[in-house]
Amino acid sequence: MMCSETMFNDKVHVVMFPFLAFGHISPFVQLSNKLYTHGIHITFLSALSNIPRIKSTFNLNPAIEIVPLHFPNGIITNTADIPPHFAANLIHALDLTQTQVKYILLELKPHFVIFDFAQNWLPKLASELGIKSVHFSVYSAISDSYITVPSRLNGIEGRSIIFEDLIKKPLGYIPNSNLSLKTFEAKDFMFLFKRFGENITGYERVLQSLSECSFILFKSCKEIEGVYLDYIENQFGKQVLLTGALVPEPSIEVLEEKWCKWLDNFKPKSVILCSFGSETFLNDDQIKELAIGLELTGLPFILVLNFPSNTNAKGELERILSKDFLERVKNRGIVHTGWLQQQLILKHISVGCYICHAGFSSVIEAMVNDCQLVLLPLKGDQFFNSKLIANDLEAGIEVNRNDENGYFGKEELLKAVNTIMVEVDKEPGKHIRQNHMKWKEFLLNKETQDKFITDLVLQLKSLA
Ligand SMILES: C[C@@H]1O[C@H](OP(=O)(O)OP(=O)(O)OC[C@H]2O[C@@H](n3ccc(=O)[nH]c3=O)[C@H](O)[C@@H]2O)[C@H](O)[C@H](O)[C@H]1O
Repeated sequence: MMCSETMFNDKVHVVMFPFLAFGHISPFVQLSNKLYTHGIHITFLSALSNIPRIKSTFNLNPAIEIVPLHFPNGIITNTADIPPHFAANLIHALDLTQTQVKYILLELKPHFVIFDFAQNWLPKLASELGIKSVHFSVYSAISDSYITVPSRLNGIEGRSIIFEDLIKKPLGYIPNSNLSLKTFEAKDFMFLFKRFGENITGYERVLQSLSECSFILFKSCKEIEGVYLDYIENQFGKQVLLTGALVPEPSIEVLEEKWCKWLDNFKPKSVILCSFGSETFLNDDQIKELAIGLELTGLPFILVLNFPSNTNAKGELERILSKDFLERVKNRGIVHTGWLQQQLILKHISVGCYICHAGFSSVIEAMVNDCQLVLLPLKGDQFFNSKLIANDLEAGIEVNRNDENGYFGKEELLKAVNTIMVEVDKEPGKHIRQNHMKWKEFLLNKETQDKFITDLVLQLKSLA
């Protein structure tokens, strides 16, 4: 009989190293759990201060060891704790861990290190130690294919990139694609091309990481993003591995009683959940239009609004939303701030619509339930996720916005909700709902989804 140590040594060993933001940690945890149950030995790296939340909120399998990374005192170690414009500081904080990471890898000697967009230094470090590096993109392939590919700079030689360049697809992009960005979306992406006094832009960081890693891994599949995945494979000339959409396992938690009781008051599929993930914040005008738009739908709703952690969220809500509004909607609307059991709420029989920022995990969580998607992307990859769902898959609807500044009014929100929640026998609502159902079946097909992971495990074994 094989002793347990030998069995353990036979396993493929993967070190997981996500960026220090919970929107990134979450898919790394989901992937870790899936690989672990298929016999892969996993070690997870994160800042010491993030470990309690990883254990309590993200259900990382307790048998998976988390190795803490230590940061100098005073450095904040996740994006939920800092204002958005300081997120670059986290990237620099991660840069400071290079020596620590080197010694951890030297000691663990894994076959692979699966890492995130920010650690452009990781492929070289891993390769010097004889370890294969896998860039795991938690962004959709459509987003990376449009922005962080070598062809993005074609035709821009000898000058700086400007937002007008980003409105247009890269030269030589996927034939017949009519993908483009609105003006306000293109302007939002310009942060990736700024230097902020450092000698490397975000674009260059991601490009170096994708170019130098051993393999690229996407939280996606050919059925959903085939053309974009093929384009990326072609651009970088290396194998693109896939995890599938990483449909979450049913949560072991139960929905808190106060939510159950409140939701049970309403008809099946009538309640709107409106929330924006873990690190996306709206401005005053957007909050006001959204709140009144929700009121105008006449449907019950839960509106979740968060603010950067250095602000007093309750005080902000009182300042922005009028007492009149709260009084008018008190029997059918809840305004909540803070963490929410999102997956469990989306699963509740009364919930039928999800207005969200198009964070990729959130979108998948709505698709596997009967929650019609109204998309209100606010930054970065969210713009592309929204285009993928609304235009390519035609399984949700995007709120119409002003091209120049992204403004949306209550009427635009109402129109989008009515299209898929009220005018359900008319086009385009009818076929959007049908497509939603089709993708739900695909995502809930256990055999299909398991195969993504078993195929990935086989690939990792053969590449180790
Ligand atoms: C990759 C990056 O993820 C980011 O974070 P975000 O939290 O929005 O990610 P989601 O995919 O929505 O994922 C959020 C995850 O957190 C869960 N959740 C969130 C809030 C809450 O109150 N309760 C919950 O359970 C939710 O159920 C989902 O699993 C940004 O979008 C960014 O644009 C994207 O690039």
